[in-house]
Amino acid sequence: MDAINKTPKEIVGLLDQYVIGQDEAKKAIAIALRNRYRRMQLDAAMQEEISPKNMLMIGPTGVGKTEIARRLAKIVHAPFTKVEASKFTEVGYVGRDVESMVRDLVEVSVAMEKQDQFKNVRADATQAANKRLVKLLAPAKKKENKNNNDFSNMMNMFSQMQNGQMPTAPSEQEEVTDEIRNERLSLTEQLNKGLLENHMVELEMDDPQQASATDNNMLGQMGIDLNDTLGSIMPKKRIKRTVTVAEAREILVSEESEKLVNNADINHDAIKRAENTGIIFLDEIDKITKGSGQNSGDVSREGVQRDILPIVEGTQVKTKYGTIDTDHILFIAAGAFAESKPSDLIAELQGRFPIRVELNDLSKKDFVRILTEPNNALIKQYIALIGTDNVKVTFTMEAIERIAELAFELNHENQNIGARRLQTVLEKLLEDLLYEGPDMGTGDVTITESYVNDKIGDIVQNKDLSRYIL
Ligand SMILES: Nc1ncnc2c1ncn2[C@@H]1O[C@H](COP(=O)(O)OP(=O)(O)OP(=O)(O)O)[C@@H](O)[C@H]1O
Repeated sequence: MDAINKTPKEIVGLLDQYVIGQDEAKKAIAIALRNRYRRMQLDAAMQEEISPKNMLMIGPTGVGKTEIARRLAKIVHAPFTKVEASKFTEVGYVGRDVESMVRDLVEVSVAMEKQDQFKNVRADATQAANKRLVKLLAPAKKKENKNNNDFSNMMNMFSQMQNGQMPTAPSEQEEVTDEIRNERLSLTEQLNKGLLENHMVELEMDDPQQASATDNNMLGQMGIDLNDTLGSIMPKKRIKRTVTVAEAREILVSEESEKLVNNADINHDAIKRAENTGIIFLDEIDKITKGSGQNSGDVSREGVQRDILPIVEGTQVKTKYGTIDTDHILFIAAGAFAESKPSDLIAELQGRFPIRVELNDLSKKDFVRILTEPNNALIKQYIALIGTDNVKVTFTMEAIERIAELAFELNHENQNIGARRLQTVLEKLLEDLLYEGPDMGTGDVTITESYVNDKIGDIVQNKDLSRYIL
């Protein structure tokens, strides 16, 4: 929650590390976020009066609309989900399906919350996992029960209960001899020193296939959790696998963490987190306006807008984790609006998206910056990737400018796909290096302007070819 109170300037500063240009959009989104925080500081009566203001981003494809919203979410640790509004006009979608975007957001929120709460109990869970690991590496001997009769078994269980222990069934009774105890001590020491990480160990675990079969089901979409419903009558299937100690620890830590956290708390906190900080990115909003496309389908498009409206206005949606209020969720709608205008949206929806920003087409200069400046810039990514083959790649400034120029030309001659073009161009440019890298041995490679021209210059000139390749 605390990350949401960053000032607009701080947010913009952080966005600048990832998104080039689009200053207006960055500023607007930072204000939208701050306003949500400001509204939440007010008393309930005042909050009622101030309706949350959502944002509409207008701009061509690939210029950073999604990137800005997704980054913002990351910066403030907010649950984020992206949905294409046009998908709700597809055959098979019915009114209530628009609520699925809210459920998706809650899923993301639960995963985030779980991760956070798991982190809090990590130390304790690791300790418990290590204890179990030692027992797996040096298992106790099955106790030979000489007086194997019902009466002695019962007495045994009774005395365990008297000692405050959980009674074990006779078949599970185990014996830890001094020899095993010593072995375990030595294993604990080795484990703590990290000497056993690659040792193999047999482990019993939940069947991951069973888990995925019961998640993501149709009932789940209706707010019913099949795991909860059937969990009590359908035992979890356990399977045995041989894995390294390092892998086994991760599995055991996760099992132990499950025991240490409270699922009801996680669900409750996740719902609150999604309610107070969630961001839903509604892409292709222009595709559900009346003016978009041919005349047919206007009714269904307007119908989708009417279905979306209550969610944006604030309603309650049932999910399998609890009921969520959509009042404070920040909605960011986006679209190119090439064939339609925001005023083609139904009036009520227009009113809910009063913050409007236009994002600019990217210039050749922007491309140069996108290639090199962001923390995760494409050039940095490729240098790191190829570096794993012990090949050190450097790009001259002229080469980078040429790449940007070719990408820009391609966008204008073929289809304009914005910064996404840089990815296809770079992939083709570096194809040989990516293929041959591992066989080159250690070496340095400099990508010069003529290297760029040699590798992709001809393809760019050949319009038919470039349409397919770049
Ligand atoms: N201004 C920018 N600065 C840095 N990277 C950018 C910028 N614009 C686009 N990119 C990169 O290009 C890719 C596509 O951008 P993004 O997903 O934001 O497109 P978009 O504007 O949302 O378009 P669409 O509506 O088609 O999804 C991303 O990988 C993103 O990192």
